[in-house]
Amino acid sequence: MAAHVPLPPGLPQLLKAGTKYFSGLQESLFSHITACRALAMCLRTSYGPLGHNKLVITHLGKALCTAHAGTILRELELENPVARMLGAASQAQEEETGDGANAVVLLAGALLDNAEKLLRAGLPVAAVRDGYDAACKEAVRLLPGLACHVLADLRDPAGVAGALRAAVGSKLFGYQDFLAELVARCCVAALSPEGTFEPNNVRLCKVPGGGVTDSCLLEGMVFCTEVESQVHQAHEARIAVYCCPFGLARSETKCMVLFQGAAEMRAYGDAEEALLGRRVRAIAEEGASVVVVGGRVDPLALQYADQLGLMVVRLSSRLELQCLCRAVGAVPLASLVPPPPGAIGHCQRVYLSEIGSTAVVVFRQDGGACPVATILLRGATHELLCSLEEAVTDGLNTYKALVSDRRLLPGAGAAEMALAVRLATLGTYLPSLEQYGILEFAQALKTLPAALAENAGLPVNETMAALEALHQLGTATAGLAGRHSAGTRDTDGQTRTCLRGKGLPPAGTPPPPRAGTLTPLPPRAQTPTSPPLLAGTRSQDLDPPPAC
Ligand SMILES: Nc1ncnc2c1ncn2[C@@H]1O[C@H](COP(=O)(O)OP(=O)(O)OP(=O)(O)O)[C@@H](O)[C@H]1O
Repeated sequence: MAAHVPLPPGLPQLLKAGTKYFSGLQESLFSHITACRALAMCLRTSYGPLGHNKLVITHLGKALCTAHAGTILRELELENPVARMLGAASQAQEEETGDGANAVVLLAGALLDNAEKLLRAGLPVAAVRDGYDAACKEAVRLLPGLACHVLADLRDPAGVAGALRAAVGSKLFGYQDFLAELVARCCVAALSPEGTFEPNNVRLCKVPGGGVTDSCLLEGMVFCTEVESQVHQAHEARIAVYCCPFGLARSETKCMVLFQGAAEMRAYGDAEEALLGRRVRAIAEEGASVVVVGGRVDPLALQYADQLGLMVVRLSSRLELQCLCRAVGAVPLASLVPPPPGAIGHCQRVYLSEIGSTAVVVFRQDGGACPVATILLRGATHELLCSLEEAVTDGLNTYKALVSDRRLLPGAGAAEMALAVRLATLGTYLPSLEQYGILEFAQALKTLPAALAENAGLPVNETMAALEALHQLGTATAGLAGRHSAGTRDTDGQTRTCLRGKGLPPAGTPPPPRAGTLTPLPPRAQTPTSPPLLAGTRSQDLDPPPAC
């Protein structure tokens, strides 16, 4: 007989056998911080435009090669509860803004790492928490004052392309100019007359083959599918959309039909055929010339459709059906009934085409009447197409964010460094215990430009010191400058993105600086005509507060 093992007194006695119970800083805090640090270290090398791709093998054995933090986090099966919370926070950020998932994990990882240092040094948890709270509030207060540009017109493709360049470039570096211009045209086309933008109104259609620069914008929709019927095109098409199979509905429950003889069986089959024929004919009589279905296509129904000159297209995804309904103004029907007049959509041209060697069906509305636009993505490999999709999705989400707030912050680590410098000044002058938390918060912010520099192959210590010096001197827009060129200037003279790759110098770029050096950029010019950014703080307001 097994010996009875007594449980330790206290809480474990109240819990079910096998329940794990942790207590104390070491067990309940530091072990979780170690897990979060490991997660941040894992994603750190994928941060920024020169971040590395990760090869992730999913539980189904599928290999994904991506630098997109959201995708990596979705596939990592995290067990540690705090690391899972961090993953959830990062995914919440992605759902809310469509980007910045990696930045959330890196910043949170650095904050936890620095908190551990303070706790090990003997600071109470409450003091660290208060310090972080104060620093966070101050950072939120300072951010509006760091905005370096306001997008004047959401319908100006050139201005929008400038604002989207960094977002699309961080996933597919080297193609940012081409892609930003493509996404900008698409966003402007999909912007509603009321000024709202819904990223779902832009469809991405990945067609393997060709090069990235063969990607293009199509007004209307493109689906990678074949036409089922023998009719392959329709002009001024009236479209009926069914989210059910194109045929008679089959019952889910098993049933038995007993026939008395062959004649009865034939009569049953004939009645079924006649019913199907009547239904397809009724659809044609209501004026539909194209039928789009979301389920299987019955060969007999297809034969009737061919006789009546109907074009039949099958779409396998419900999302695609919904999107098509929005684009052509159709109402999806749940059973094969004649479409009521208000449920029929309209499209100028529907036709079967071929891109590369992939068959596609195009629903085209010429003249800007279509609220949905499609970006046709081309690329030689599946991985390249996925990176392209991530880059374009980031661009679309950035445009959505711009529709609600047109202000832009300087990139390439400039905003993070500007905040870090200001918070460090605040922390230095604060007499209470909070100052340690504030100083560590400032240090944590520097992790983001440091990760950018490391992934770009720059000497991290020198680069960070030079960048910090520039910010100390008041250049709030200074970001990381790569080996190959200085910062780029937009038409308004502001610096937005400062890390550029080989062979991409913009016209009129000054000669490249020495490897690993930073080029000082002029301070922000506040023109009297420029609208006030916000009733927020400007850099000159951020002098050290008077010592109390
Ligand atoms: N051309 C560039 N030069 C310098 N920095 C850049 C450039 N393009 C983007 N960045 C910087 O890269 C960072 C964004 O990188 P990335 O898109 O990998 O991060 P994320 O958005 O947090 O991650 P994810 O897109 O995986 O969710 C930003 O700090 C941005 O300023």
